[in-house]
Amino acid sequence: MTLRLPLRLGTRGSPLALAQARMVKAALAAVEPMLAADDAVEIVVIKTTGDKVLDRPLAEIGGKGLFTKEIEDGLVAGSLDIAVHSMKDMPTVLPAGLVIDAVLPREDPRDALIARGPRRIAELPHGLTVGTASLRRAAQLRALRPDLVVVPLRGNVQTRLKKLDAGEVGATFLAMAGLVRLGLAEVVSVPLSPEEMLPAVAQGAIGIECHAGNAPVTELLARINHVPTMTRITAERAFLAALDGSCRTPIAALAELDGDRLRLRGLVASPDGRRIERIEAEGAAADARALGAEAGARIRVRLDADFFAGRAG
Ligand SMILES: NCc1[nH]cc(CCC(=O)O)c1CC(=O)O
Repeated sequence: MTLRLPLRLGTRGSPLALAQARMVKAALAAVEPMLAADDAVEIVVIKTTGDKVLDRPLAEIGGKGLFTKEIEDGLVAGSLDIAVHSMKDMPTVLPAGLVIDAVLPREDPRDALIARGPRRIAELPHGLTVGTASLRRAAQLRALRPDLVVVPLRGNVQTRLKKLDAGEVGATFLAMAGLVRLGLAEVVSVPLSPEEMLPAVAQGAIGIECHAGNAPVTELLARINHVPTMTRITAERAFLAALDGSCRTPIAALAELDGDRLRLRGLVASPDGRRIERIEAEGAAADARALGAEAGARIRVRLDADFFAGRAG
């Protein structure tokens, strides 16, 4: 079987999503001469629920796959051949028949502090207003700095930077990966250590999804898959999956490779940030999934009803 051209690549339309789609297009062209011509891969922009609803925190809209569902529908219907996603926006369970067969090499997984002057969370002025719509970032921030005022801040990377410039907030956080890919990293950001701010599961990884039954495409994706990245996010996503019963709970995890050894750090925070449970696990890279799942199960037994007491719904 051969590839049917053009290969239709589904993506969201934000500047970051488009930059990521172009990276995938370039990676495909580099391994497959059939895809080297510019018109051999057609980038199809799709608006997702997460793009449409901009006035509410994501946790409030609820549900999984806010940034992925409409794109995945295209894969299922056959109107798209591949879909490009930020892996941190991907639910742990994919729709039946769909698979993530490739990831690009991971970008810097850390969060960045965006503020004028301060280079660490500890240096933020007392009582400063900090904008973030991320429960994970808000909880870790509150744990370190209960004096700060956290307000919701949404929108794409550029929108959020504009709101900071306009003085709506005194500081915010963004993923380093997005800033690097948009060429904005040097200008505005200070990467935070994972001790200060543990990143989201799979942050910095770009995944390529397709229909498992599409053999020419699954074979193609196998050729661009970056195995160390896949190993790391497999452990992190297994950790998340083991905890997913409580989807409004802030969760963070970062797995790192040292040769064939994998080290995972994970945390679960109560929504008010008052309690943070942390865990560390180490094992063979070949056991990535089990390592993550066991760490998730071990931390899960520590969470009692009190832990969720501040939870809204
Ligand atoms: N939730 C939006 C989102 N999804 C992925 C990234 C960054 C890119 C990545 O993690 O690969 C961002 C923006 C941000 O959190 O700053």
